[in-house]
Amino acid sequence: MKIWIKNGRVLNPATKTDEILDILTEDSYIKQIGKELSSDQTADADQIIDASGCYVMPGLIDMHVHLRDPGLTYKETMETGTKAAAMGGFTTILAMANTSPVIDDAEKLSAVYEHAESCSPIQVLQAASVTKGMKGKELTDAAELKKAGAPALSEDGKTVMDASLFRKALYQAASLDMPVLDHCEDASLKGKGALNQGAVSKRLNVEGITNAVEDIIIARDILLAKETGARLHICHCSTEDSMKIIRAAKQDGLSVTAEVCPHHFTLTDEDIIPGNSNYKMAPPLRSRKDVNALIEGLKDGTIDVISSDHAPHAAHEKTSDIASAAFGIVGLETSVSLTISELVRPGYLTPLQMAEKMSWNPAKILGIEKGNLAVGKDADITIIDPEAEYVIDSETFASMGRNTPFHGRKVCGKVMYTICGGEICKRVR
Ligand SMILES: NC(=O)N[C@@H](CC(=O)O)C(=O)O
Ligand SMILES: [Zn+2]
Ligand SMILES: [Zn+2]
Repeated sequence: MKIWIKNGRVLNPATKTDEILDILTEDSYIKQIGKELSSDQTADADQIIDASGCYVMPGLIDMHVHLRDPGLTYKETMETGTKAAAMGGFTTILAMANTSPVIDDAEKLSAVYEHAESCSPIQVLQAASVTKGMKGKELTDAAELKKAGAPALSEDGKTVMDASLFRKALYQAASLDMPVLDHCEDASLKGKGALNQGAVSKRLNVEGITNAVEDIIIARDILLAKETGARLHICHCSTEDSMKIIRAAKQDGLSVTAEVCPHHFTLTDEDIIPGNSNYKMAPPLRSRKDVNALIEGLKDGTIDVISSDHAPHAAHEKTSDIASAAFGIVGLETSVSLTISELVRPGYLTPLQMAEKMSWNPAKILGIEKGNLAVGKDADITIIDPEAEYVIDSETFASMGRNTPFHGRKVCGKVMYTICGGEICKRVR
């Protein structure tokens, strides 16, 4: 199979390329990149894609996804989750370990890889938990898990509250050069909190979650990363002070990276519609001041990654009682359009910076040979029409999850093609 992608705006952060170029793929690799490839180079192309007016990015990588498979397949399955990823423009995703059972040994990890092999149109990577069963008591065998193919360790969904145990985990991770993806919420301070603490949580009469719930663990774990030399990646940042703490850590030369999710740079707690638990996620939607700080962090490089934290739940877990509803929203199929609408269009990020945060930086953090549009590399390519406007309709999602606060929102920027390993796994035109 040969695909000739013509006249697209090729955005390759690895080489800082932002230019109108042609790309030719052959089988699963990139064969040629250049200005107006000659007719003898392209004569036998099986597919010609006119990418005029479109961004052509290295295949997007979402390093924070909940696939819910094994065990929670009433929320999402390997099939539906990876299809949703392809629809959203992602050619690689990292699945979190908080499934049932938790992915905490090599056997369970290998089973996920086998399952993905049998049905996924895109590449699935699986994170392994930090502690057995995510119980926070006993560490997993990180060396064995790395050997079985886990690119990262993560207790996402929870914080390892025992600082001494977490420090041990960081020492192990450092010796194996595995990044640790850190969910930062102090369980004792969070209590039964459901929404950001403030006027809105008071008005809705639900318990609040303060910024310190998040910031204290971010600070703790950055200090532990300093002590242990581990590579620490802070998941789903939502607060103003998290930006200050991470910025300072980077200035100190620590191996700290961080991500923000589209809902946290798009919405504030003032947007919450009473009785609609699709506005409930961990960490919660914060204040305008926090959102502005996140955008500043995205602009100045404090934030390396945009990830979705795709967290599908069934309708019965997202009922109108916000206090008791599950935390989390789906995101794979809305990340690109929200990033373009909220960050690229207003000029906060250039399209090249978007590609960096949605492909090249996640690849570097996970230590995979992806995110770079170069001859000889995997033909993982995402083609986006940045001008296409549409209304988000959760009924059309490939994901089983309908839990999004963005249903009915008008957005700009549409994934036209997702090409993974030289195969087209999404096409709009
Ligand atoms: N973000 C969420 O609100 N929920 C996630 C867990 C997590 O990412 O912490 C989930 O697994 O449902
Ligand atoms: Zn989390
Ligand atoms: Zn998560």
